Amino acid sequence: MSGFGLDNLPYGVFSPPAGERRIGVRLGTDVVDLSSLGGHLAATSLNPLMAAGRREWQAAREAVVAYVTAGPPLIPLRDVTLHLPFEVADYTDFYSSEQHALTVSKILRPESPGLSPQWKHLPIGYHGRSATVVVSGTPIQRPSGQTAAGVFGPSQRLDVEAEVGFVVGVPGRRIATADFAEHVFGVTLVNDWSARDLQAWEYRPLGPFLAKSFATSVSPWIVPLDALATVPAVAQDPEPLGYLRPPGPGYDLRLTVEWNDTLVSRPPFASMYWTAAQQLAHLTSNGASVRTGDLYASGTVSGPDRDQAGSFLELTWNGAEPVKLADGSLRGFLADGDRVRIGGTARSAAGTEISLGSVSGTVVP
Ligand SMILES: O=C(O)/C=C/C(=O)CC(=O)CC(=O)O
Ligand SMILES: [Ca+2]
Ligand SMILES: [Mg+2]
Repeated sequence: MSGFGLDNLPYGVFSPPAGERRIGVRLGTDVVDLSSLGGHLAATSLNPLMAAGRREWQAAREAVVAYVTAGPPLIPLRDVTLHLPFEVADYTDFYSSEQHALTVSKILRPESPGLSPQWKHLPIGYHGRSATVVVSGTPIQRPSGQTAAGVFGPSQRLDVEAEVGFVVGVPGRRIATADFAEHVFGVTLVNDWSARDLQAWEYRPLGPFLAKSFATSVSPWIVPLDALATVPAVAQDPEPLGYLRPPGPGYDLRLTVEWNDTLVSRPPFASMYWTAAQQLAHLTSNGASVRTGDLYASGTVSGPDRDQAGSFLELTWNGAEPVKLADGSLRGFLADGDRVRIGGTARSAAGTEISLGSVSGTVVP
């Protein structure tokens, strides 16, 4: 069925036509209301369950499987409103696709292309803006900003970044890579909208600031980490420092990017250089803490081929090589009214194909 069977059961927060917010799981094209199970599942956000720890997550999942198997009422998805499923504490974005880093450097820094010297020694990241993390379906207002000396106006190079987000449940600091699954509750699809013209003008030397802080969209569904099959992580050379070893699991997540319903790219998450366990270990390695609700994103997922690009910057070579959409129109960057949908599939721990849902957004002036 549809990738949303018993081997998936992603959590979300919804409200029925005339009702309060409640926690549910997705089953096929329906939602199952979990509020009658009580405890953390009777809350109006996932945070209490996320904070409770892995044993509670496993117990909750067993209870949910039993409840869903017993034939509960099914509420059609089209009848509910889906909300941001957790309260976002801090938001961090990494830069862990080698192919993305290489291609972007060729496009934006042709005078010095290649990876920066520290790239293979630590997972580069920056701290983003949690207040503007929004749920899929939220309209994305075109940001304005400075793009050159004396120039302020609407971005002319609005872009997407297809990423995978990891949602922290259990707080911690100096988290070992081996403890990753004790802290991370689940996975969600992320679109890290990016204004390339603002970015090019503002970003040196501190990195992205207003070019990415205006909006970050997430899927309404959080797939429990334990629902996913793991694969070996990408081989790393040079060997990273001890606090980044062992690397922890890789995940064979296959993303799709649709631009106004035209499939333009298939970014392969399995090609990411740094793992989510290494990212969390690095993020907390200086003694900084993470909290329940922290969201950290993988960084743009790009494979070696043009049709595996996780951004339109790469897909269209900074607008110089536009793509043709199904309606015959050409695009370099996003036009007002454009809709982008990032989807994904994965292998479940049970060995089946499951869906990661999708994250969509439409650009408004
Ligand atoms: O290489 C650059 O100058 C810029 C890279 C990005 O904008 C990517 C970023 O936000 C991190 C990522 O998603 O990989
Ligand atoms: Ca990003
Ligand atoms: Mg963003």
